[in-house]
Amino acid sequence: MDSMTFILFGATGDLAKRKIFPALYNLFLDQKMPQPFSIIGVSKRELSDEAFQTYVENSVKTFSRRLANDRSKMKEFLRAFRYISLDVTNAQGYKKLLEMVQQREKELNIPENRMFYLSVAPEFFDVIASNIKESGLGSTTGWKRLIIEKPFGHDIQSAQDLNEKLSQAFEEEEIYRVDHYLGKPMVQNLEALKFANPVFQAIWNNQFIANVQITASESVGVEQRASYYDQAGAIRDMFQNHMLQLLMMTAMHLPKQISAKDIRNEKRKIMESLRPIQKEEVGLHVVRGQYGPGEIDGRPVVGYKEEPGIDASSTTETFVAARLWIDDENWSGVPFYIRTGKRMKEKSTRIVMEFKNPLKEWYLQKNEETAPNLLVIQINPNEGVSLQFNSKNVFNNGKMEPVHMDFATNQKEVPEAYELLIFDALHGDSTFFSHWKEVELSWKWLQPILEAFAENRLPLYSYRSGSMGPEASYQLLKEDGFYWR
Ligand SMILES: NC(=O)C1=CN([C@@H]2O[C@H](COP(=O)(O)OP(=O)(O)OC[C@H]3O[C@@H](n4cnc5c(N)ncnc54)[C@H](OP(=O)(O)O)[C@@H]3O)[C@@H](O)[C@H]2O)C=CC1
Ligand SMILES: O=C1O[C@H](COP(=O)(O)O)[C@@H](O)[C@H](O)[C@H]1O
Repeated sequence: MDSMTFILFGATGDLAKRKIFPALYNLFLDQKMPQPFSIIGVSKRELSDEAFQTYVENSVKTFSRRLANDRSKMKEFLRAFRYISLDVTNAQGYKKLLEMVQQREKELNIPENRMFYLSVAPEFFDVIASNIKESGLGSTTGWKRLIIEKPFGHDIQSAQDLNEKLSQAFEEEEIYRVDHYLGKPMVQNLEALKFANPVFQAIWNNQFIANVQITASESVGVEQRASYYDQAGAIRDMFQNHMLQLLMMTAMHLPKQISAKDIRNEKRKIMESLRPIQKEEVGLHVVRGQYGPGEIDGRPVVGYKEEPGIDASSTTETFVAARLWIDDENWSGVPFYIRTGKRMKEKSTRIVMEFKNPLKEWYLQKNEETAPNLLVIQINPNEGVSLQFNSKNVFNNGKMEPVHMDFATNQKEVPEAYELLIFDALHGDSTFFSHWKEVELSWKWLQPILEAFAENRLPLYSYRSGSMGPEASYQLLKEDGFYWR
């Protein structure tokens, strides 16, 4: 792997502390970091290099999935870190940053390969990109890459504006838009499950599948992110990015080759085939809700409007369920149901494929009920794949009963999404990052729904914390003869 400089904007922030430093440390332990490497933390506050290294050490010790008690390894890891205080809106300040980058490149004999990671609030994305260009930081004799966090825009117009600005400083191939759901090992495994297994490949279509359900339920509430979340809601926070990415990954067709370009191409085709929902019809296919008070794990919790920092009159949705149709030859006639929400009964991200049962009536005539075959792909918190099928129970008078075939991974060894994503970006592999086309098509598809929400064209149901969302979301499936699994 090429040696490089990793320049982290927002190095004292929450994401850096909880995810990025621990990911870098685990990659380092696994010898997946280039040698030598240079990491430069950039934030507004004043810190010495030593204080920054202690900060990094503490975050690794607190948040890494691995014990960080090997002193000499830790010292070696921390040696790569330097810090610079810089107000990112101050164009003059970037000269100092450039000097530091160049000095470290010289000291360590590193080619001018530069990775810029923007772990800062989105309002800084464009100004940082432009200052990287203007200051000469982006004029390298090696490669340059930009890793950018969500949210990528607030609607179609702001996303296009942002992309326009970024593209003045970076080529599309140089931009790595993080969607951490794409870094989850089971999401990355979807491609292999489908395409490396002829048995799944053969049945992954409308001939055999009755419906697909994608759930991302969370038991946490808005936590300390009131100001961001109340502007975003579940539709922008989860649906536009993570949920639609899960949909694309589930539904995409076999690419010509397993390459970033071909996979993205197939994902784009899914978004292009997604049937538009007109603003006037949003209420027929989309349900939104907001959590009220209730209980989580036996503990009383307040409703969304009572959360610190949330206005008592807020109409922000904390739950969304929707019915989507993909109008292509593989999926026509198969409803895809998506739901996501906070303060729900359990933390679970899963994809459930329910199979058609042409012989159901035949068994019913014999007074025997069969459960549907289900393929359940559990993404979070535990990872696994389970197949539900019918079998006669010899211990119960030969009665037909659903049984399960389960595969689960050992959780302790599963790498974090950020480890996989940063590793891919270091390598220049953009397969599991969101391409601009996917982002643009997602916002385009979503725009009438955003407008219907803003114009209050559909009810905002209240649901009890600790439930699985409003009753209306069950109704959505009942209309088609299904229910959530
Ligand atoms: N936290 C999370 O779990 C997630 C975050 N994200 C995204 O990641 C990004 C970062 O989020 P998060 O870490 O939570 O944010 P924080 O608010 O915790 O951190 C912001 C960082 O930006 C720095 N900063 C703020 N203003 C300036 C400035 N003018 N000049 C230089 N540095 C500045 C802060 O430095 P200082 O401390 O010195 O002020 C701090 O390091 C955001 O885009 C967010 O949406 C995405 C998914 C999850
Ligand atoms: O991006 C986000 O994701 C988290 C959920 O992520 P997970 O990996 O725990 O499933 C969500 O809580 C947060 O609101 C959202 O911004």
